[in-house]
Amino acid sequence: MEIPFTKMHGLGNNYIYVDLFQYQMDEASMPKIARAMADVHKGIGSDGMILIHPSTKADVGMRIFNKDGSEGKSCGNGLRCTAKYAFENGIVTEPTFQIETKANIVEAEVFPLEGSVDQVTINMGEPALQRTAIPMLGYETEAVIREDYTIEGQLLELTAVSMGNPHAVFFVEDIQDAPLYDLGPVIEKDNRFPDGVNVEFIQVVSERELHFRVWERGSGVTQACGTGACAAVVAAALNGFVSRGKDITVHLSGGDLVINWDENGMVWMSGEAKTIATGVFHC
Ligand SMILES: N[C@@H](CCC[C@H](N)C(=O)O)C(=O)O
Repeated sequence: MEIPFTKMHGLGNNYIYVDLFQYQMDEASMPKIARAMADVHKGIGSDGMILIHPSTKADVGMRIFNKDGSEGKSCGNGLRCTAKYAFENGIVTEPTFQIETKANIVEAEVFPLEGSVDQVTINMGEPALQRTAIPMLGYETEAVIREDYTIEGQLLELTAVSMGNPHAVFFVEDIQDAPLYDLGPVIEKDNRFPDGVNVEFIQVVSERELHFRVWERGSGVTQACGTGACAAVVAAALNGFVSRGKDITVHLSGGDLVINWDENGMVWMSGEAKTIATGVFHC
């Protein structure tokens, strides 16, 4: 097989993008191709694979496969890169348009300069907070906010948010000491999260700034997670650390995102989208 690809990143969260307007990929092969592409030694090396596809519900569709071949339902950094690709390649011609994901349909706005797009804003929609919506086992509650959560003998406080995909958010005093590698993989696979979970550690810097590190479901530590940054700001607002309707700067390992959970319940994400390389993958 020879698969044409574009490698793009948002804040270092990098995926191999395949344009299914141009190339047909068999459904059953997708997880295997994602794993092969992501392999840093025998593939291209990435956090996973993203498929940009025709949609009957929106202007363009996006599917995300993690490094281990599992499929996620949404991807914030992937949405910004998909928006960039769709505009630069004439899939859409207006600067505002809709993208379908497995979770929902989001609104994208690109800010082109001489035809090329570097910055994108996405209205990610409303977070889901109910325990069953995360999903997380236990008695149904309106939301899981600062709930006692014991793992590996350690007592943490958990706030859980779904941005179409599940996020377990923990606030820490110092981001450098966050137990990312120790607890990230254990929490990801904790049975209390039947679909697994993305794990975020957050340090509150001020009412307008957060530090952020992530262990992603299916990919491990990445430099950034867009849905995770949205979940972090929602969790910070639910815990009274930041206010709704304000722009919050989230400092991720790969750079900054600006997130705003507005008074109407929508979560807005703004940040970069960059092309790294184009080529053909042989497998
Ligand atoms: N990096 C992404 C999220 C990718 C999917 C996630 N690992 C999952 O399985 O839910 C982002 O930028 O949001």
